[in-house]
Amino acid sequence: MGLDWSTPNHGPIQKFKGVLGCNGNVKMVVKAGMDNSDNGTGPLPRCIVLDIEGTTTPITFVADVLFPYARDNVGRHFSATYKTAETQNDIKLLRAQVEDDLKQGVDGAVPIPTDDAGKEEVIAALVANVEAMIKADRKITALKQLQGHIWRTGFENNELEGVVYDDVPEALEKWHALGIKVYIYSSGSRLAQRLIFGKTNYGDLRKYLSGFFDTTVGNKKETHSYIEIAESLGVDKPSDILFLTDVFQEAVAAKAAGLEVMISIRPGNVPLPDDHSFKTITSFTEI
Ligand SMILES: CSCCC(=O)C(=O)COP(=O)(O)O
Ligand SMILES: [Mg+2]
Repeated sequence: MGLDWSTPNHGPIQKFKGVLGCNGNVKMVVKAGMDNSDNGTGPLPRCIVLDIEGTTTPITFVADVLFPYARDNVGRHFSATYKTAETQNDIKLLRAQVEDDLKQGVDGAVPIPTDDAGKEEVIAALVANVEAMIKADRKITALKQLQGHIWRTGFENNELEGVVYDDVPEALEKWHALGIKVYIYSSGSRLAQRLIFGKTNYGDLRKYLSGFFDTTVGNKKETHSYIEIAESLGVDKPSDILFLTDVFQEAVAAKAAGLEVMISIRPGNVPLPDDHSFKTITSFTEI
């Protein structure tokens, strides 16, 4: 199955012997006999924005490897890096988030004492809050930024290696060769995204990626986040972007911003509502 661009604006990507980047600049010259106007089943998009968990990567890798690694190492990470500017900034973000959570009565939130209470007490409260946030799978910047910093140690020590589905590297390589720019938009921090794609079961895949977006552009279930991304990519129209995700609410938000959307069906993903109207794929080979 190829893309079925229903709008008349979605003709072939280029009328001339060059491939357009997302912002319309010519990025490369197409070799004879090769273009990205059609993969045999329909025209291809100008750029593709990929979700990670449930799309490029099994949910089990995130839930059973990454999250436990962060949970098991959070105390050690705080103790070892407490005085650094990076960790002090992480703590500042967590303090603000927890203050908000306490006001909202969020389950598992506990007050974080002031620095006067001493490092050990502050860390104990931070750990309790972070554990609760991980357990609830919260997609908040304060947690995601910290997780990226903890995972960095795991990747540096070769305790962690990113996992992508078997069809992902080949598709990234193909899109790259066709001049289609590929970006990541994940709740995981941009650092975490670079770590995961920098060391995968298929090696370093970052050469195929043109940029990274995280929750600092906004929550993935909110339409304004996709408007922001479309503006950052400099496309003529949001429908020049194809967004791939496993989460129905993210698909709805992206569609409302005018992006083309396909939903990724991978083993273990959350089932979609019966009456959804999105195109679905089970492998990137279908794009
Ligand atoms: C950067 S990968 C870590 C994944 C993560 O923390 C997460 O919450 C997954 O979110 P996604 O938006 O990729 O589904
Ligand atoms: Mg996902």
